[in-house]
Amino acid sequence: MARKFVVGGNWKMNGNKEQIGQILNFLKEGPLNADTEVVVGVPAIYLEFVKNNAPGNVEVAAQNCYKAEKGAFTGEISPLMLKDIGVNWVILGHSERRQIFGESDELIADKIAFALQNGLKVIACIGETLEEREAGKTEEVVFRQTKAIADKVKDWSNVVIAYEPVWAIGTGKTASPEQAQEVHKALRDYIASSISPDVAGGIRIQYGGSVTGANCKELGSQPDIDGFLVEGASLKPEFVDIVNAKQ
Ligand SMILES: O=C[C@H](O)COP(=O)(O)O
Repeated sequence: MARKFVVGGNWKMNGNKEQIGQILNFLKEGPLNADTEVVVGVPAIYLEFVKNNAPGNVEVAAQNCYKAEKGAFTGEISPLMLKDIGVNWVILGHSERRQIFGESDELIADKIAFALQNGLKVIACIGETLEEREAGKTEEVVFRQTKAIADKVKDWSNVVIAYEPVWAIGTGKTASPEQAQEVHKALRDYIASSISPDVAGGIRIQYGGSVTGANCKELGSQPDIDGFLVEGASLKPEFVDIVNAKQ
């Protein structure tokens, strides 16, 4: 099954209106490969601004949302609120949410399931720390994180998995194409055996961690890498080259 390449720019907590205007300008100028899906993860306060000003071929994602429709959850945003302003995507389970904000596998799975039930598409992030990799636990960790999601999600058609080794995020230390491919392949095999071969064949698995204009082509040519999730380079014009990595 052909899987459409999908490139996400996760802006994290960066940018102001002026800088976001500059990013939107280079996205408008592109040109962006029409065969690649492009999604930008925007700080909550700028979601509507970006939604209203991004070119039509760029979709907008929130970087978080909660597992309830509404209520006494100070500081949180519900999937219904995102849908209300026309946002159709959310990034959940990023390692910064896991590590800095203490989100567990279980909470992340609940949030993913609830977002999907409410019509959002989800970029679900997983990945091992350096300590876990050095202890030979990469597969154990990413399988555990995937299983937690699988326990609560039955329909995977609106899920993109982002494999982001934590040691490669923002460090300039990219996983080599072989290292990334090895984990992507192992994940796809795990999904085939634990969920279904159909889900495994169709699901898109992005790689994230120091992706740049210089390394994106080789990473993108790996058979099980179906796109990228990028922070640093997504704030710069080289993001256009990353979107166009797969021709
Ligand atoms: O969500 C994006 C990742 O954390 C990657 O960030 P980076 O491209 O700056 O390494």
